[in-house]
Amino acid sequence: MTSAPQHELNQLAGLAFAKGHGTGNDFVLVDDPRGEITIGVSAVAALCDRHQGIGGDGLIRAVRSDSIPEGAAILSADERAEWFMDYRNGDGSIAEMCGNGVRVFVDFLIAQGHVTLEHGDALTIGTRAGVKQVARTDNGYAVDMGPWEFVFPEAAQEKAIDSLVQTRGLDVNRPALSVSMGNPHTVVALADDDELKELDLTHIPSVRPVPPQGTNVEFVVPSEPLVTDGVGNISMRVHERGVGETQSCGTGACAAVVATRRWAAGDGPDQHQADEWNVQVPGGTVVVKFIPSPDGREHVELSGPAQIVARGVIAGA
Ligand SMILES: N[C@@H](CCC[C@H](N)C(=O)O)C(=O)O
Repeated sequence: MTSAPQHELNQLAGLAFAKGHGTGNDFVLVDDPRGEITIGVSAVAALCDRHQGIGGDGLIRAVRSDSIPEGAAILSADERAEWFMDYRNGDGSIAEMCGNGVRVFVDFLIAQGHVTLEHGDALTIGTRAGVKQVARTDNGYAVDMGPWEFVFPEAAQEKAIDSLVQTRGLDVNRPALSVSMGNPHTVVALADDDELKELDLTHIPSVRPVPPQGTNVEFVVPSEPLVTDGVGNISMRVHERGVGETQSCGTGACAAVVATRRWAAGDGPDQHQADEWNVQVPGGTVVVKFIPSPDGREHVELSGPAQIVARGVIAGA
């Protein structure tokens, strides 16, 4: 008898794919310029299955914006967004945005010969969280992730706390702050590295109240001192919506820095504030910066590496 993943993979026999990652957040990538390939929820889950599929935290389909309805809407607002990142979590659910994924996506577009991008140049990409500018840097890509927002603005303004989180390995409910980077995040500060290490993230953390679209949950330990030579430092583990624990989450790193900076603002004037932050995750380090923007809103820039590591073809039975 064929297993459910094998059955799904049989339907996709002959499909070419690549595998890539950004700080250990890994993705199956499919090139579909004209939007001709349908990969349903259970087919995405089969491709991302780590035992019976290729394995990945998510699936990214590269499609021209004019060949997917969400992309056509983006294109009418910004005609530079020729390519759309169709992002799915490993369980097949749709996510609005993926910070690590968009770097890997651009690396894939370059590798496929769809675009050329010199160091220092930027490309406009369509996503379900709007257009993103992705610039090539010496060691990867820097993405203007756009403005951040509190999910529950009033509570966050008052006490910088709006949710309670409980997960295995934590003795009591912990206060948290929910931040949107286009997709939802709930950030929890822990006391030290031991607490971070001891968390069991094999189950979905319990969050109250849950943001309307569900939530990714980031557990953060601020470094001592928090800011050195004008650069902030935190460590983070993450439980991703639609996936589970991952080695890294780019939008999560941005949300974690937004929450940490907000909490630190209560501790005194400038010594805990910075415009640049290193976020250490199990899969490496990403850098988060606050940057001014012509739209007058503070934007967040995320930078880090991206790598395509393999290519193949789905075999089928
Ligand atoms: N790992 C990604 C985020 C992927 C989507 C997330 N699981 C969600 O459902 O919002 C990142 O690097 O940002």
